[in-house]
Amino acid sequence: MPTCHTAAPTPARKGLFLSIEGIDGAGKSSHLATIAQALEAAGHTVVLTREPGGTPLAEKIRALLLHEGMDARCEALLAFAARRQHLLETIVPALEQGHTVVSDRFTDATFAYQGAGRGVDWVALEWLEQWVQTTPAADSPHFQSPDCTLWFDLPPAIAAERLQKARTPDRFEAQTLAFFTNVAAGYARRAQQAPERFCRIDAHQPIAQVATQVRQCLAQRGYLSGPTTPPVYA
Ligand SMILES: Nc1ncnc2c1ncn2[C@@H]1O[C@H](COP(=O)(O)OP(=O)(O)OP(=O)(O)O)[C@@H](O)[C@H]1O
Ligand SMILES: Cc1cn([C@H]2C[C@H](O)[C@@H](COP(=O)(O)O)O2)c(=O)[nH]c1=O
Repeated sequence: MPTCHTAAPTPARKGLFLSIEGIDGAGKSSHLATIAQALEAAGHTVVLTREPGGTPLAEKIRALLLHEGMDARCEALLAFAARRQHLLETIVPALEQGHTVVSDRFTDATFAYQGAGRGVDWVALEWLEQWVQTTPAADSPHFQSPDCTLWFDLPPAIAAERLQKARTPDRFEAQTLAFFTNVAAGYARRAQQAPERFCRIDAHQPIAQVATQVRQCLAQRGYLSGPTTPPVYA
């Protein structure tokens, strides 16, 4: 069974925002299409996106992050720069139209990889999170954050084994087991800080059982009963 709370009240916006997280090789990408299909079958209009990336500019930043050597704070700043553009250009407009946004990674990845992995100051990241994710709105600025995060939790040694069989590693995938142990601890810390947002998937299971947990999590949150609509007052 996944460890998942029931849905928390969502802020005043029309769409639903989901993020998918986990260390490299945890199995996120293998489930993206089925997540989108399950939501669409329940009536959601799904916008599938990813981080770093999701806009032409943010995709250019992604290429830098994945392939150019750089300082750890530079990595964190680039991740947030890409995120700002992604939010303004892709995520917020989609949410305002009532779409369901599913992002393969979001800010938890910056805390896990740059914070816990590279040692960038956690409090500095929290400040950046607030600054970057606050977007203008007609009434008052909105803090944009996922309503729910599906966290694929897998022991780093197993993830490394899976990746070894799968592909040529990028700059992050090529990191040591010790690095990924820290990244995994970073995800656990974020989950502990926001237990109502996180849904932990035990990714150390055969793929079909992982898919079942994902479905259970979406159902438990009420997302498979259709898109949530704002209440209408007479
Ligand atoms: N439950 C599973 N059991 C065994 N192998 C799996 C499982 N899920 C995924 N895999 C395999 O592990 C490899 C990594 O999976 P996948 O690409 O989905 O991970 P990922 O979390 O998206 O990685 P990355 O973040 O690096 O893109 C793939 O070869 C995939 O087929
Ligand atoms: C958002 C974000 C990502 N990363 C890292 C994590 C992964 O190693 C890559 C993205 O590759 P994927 O195959 O699409 O998972 O980028 C990061 O270090 N910091 C971030 O904020």
